Amino acid sequence: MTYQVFDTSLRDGAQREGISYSVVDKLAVARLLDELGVTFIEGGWPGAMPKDTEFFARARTELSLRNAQLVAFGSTRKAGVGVKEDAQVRALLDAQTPAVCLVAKSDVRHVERALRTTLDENLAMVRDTVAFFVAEGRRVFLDCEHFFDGFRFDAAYTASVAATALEAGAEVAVMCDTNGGMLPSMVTRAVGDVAQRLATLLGTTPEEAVRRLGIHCQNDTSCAVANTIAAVEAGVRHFQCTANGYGERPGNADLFATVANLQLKLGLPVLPEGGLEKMVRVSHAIAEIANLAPDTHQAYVGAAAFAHKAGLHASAIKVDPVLYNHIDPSVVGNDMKILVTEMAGRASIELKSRELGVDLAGHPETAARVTNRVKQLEAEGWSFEAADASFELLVRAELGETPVPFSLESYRVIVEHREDGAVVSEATVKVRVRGERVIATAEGNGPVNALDMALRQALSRHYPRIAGFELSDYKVRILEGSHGTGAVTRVLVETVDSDGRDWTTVGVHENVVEASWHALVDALTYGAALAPAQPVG
Ligand SMILES: CC(=O)SCCNC(=O)CCNC(=O)[C@H](O)C(C)(C)COP(=O)(O)OP(=O)(O)OC[C@H]1O[C@@H](n2cnc3c(N)ncnc32)[C@H](O)[C@@H]1OP(=O)(O)O
Ligand SMILES: CC(=O)C(=O)O
Repeated sequence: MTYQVFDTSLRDGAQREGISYSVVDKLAVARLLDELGVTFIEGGWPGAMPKDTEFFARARTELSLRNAQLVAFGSTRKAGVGVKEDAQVRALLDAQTPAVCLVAKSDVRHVERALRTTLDENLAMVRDTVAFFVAEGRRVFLDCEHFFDGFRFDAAYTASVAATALEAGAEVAVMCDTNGGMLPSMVTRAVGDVAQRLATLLGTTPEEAVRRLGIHCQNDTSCAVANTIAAVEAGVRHFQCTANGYGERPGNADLFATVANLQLKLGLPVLPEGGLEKMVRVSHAIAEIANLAPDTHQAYVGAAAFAHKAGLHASAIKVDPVLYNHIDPSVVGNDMKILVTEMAGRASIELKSRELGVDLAGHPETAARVTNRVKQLEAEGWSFEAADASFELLVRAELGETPVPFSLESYRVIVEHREDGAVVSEATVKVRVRGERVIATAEGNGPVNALDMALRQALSRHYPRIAGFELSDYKVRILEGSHGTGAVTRVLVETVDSDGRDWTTVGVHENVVEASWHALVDALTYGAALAPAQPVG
């Protein structure tokens, strides 16, 4: 039994607000989808926009697809226009793809009010256009717009649109939930009814009829994936989705969740061997090309899809990860991670420490002390969830292993607003490094930048690697006071070294400069410990 994974990221997915692919972007997305192993890639609407016309022209020489066939999208001929005279049909033909997907009206109200034509002419538009492309040797799919709404309003007419397309040679008539208002139970019922009607019209059995149907779900009820699965469970074998669920309004059925559910939960052979493991990489790469931040909480592929925060989860995971994961994350190319927060228990601390290379298995008292310390600090506004480096330093401190590259005598920062409008920050730090007293002064474009420069200058003679560190991100959050205290500032600092390694540290204080200082000290302490101090020549 074969399934058709029809990806429409480059057509319907591009209809999402905020996405504007270049032709080069589209070619790159097509390559990624092909690598994943989808059956069809709908590349766009040639003739509707120059970019899509160019995409198909360049695809002929620049894309060599191994798994997928390229599909060009367009509408049936216009009402009252001969198929061969229709400019849009011509552009679709000129795209020279092995398959085309035609959109047709299948709801009486749309035919009469949007197309402003007769019901018979609409059927003729479907018949003529499908037959034309079949005669030209193309595989043809028909997207029946507003199929489910139309079927509820006038089942006989909507079914006749699908039957007309199939009789004219279309491979599949796709039931589109264009307005995205369906629920899974409604889809299940409708597919059964459609199959019955279609069987009568085509003179086949309902089982044969359902295999010539496809499903395309918009996500307006947040049920697009569930609706797609309901249709497949009802016998449909062609399903349309988009990478990361991108699409018009709230989007379409997410390709990754749909495919993983069908393959891992229902055991259906959907992607070729090895496809599932590429999902995380392909999902994130497409997000990057779309210029959208990957959704951390996306099912299966999000960075937090297997992130565990609750202490009780971690305590069971310590026994066996299977106890709190619905699948092995590596099957879809993802990883499990343990988060350390105020919700952590000793098991979370032990697992997280192990992830960072610190073994607390033989140190139950240390794990308990770290747990209490984390809870206490989080109550004061600290957050270790995104600051692994500060957490590791805290654990090592409890184990008596903290590297201490320097001790602070004092620091001072001034911000000077000059007559010409220039604002200059200057910091001086006085520290002891391996027995030597070092005083360093530096200017920066702000007080934190000046402090960072001065501290790095003070340490870099003993720790030359520090000169190659860069403060790559700096986030400040003002936290409302709790338990009768005033507001505090939390600072997260991300540092990157010349080898591309990065780490994040945290600092909290009522004063933003002091909070930043804590985060900077952790950043340099952690970074210095990555490579031991070198002798000063
Ligand atoms: C449900 C979906 O998402 S389907 C995909 C929708 N995607 C897009 O619309 C994106 C690309 N679209 C476009 O670039 C433009 O809308 C075009 C080039 C297709 C058409 O542009 P225009 O010619 O300026 O027409 P406009 O968009 O205003 O109206 C659409 C026309 O197509 C007709 N039409 C709509 N659906 C169909 C259909 N299935 N078959 C034939 N004609 C159709 C409409 O009746 C209307 O005709 P009219 O111009 O005679 O009134
Ligand atoms: C064709 C399509 O994208 C829809 O009906 O939603």
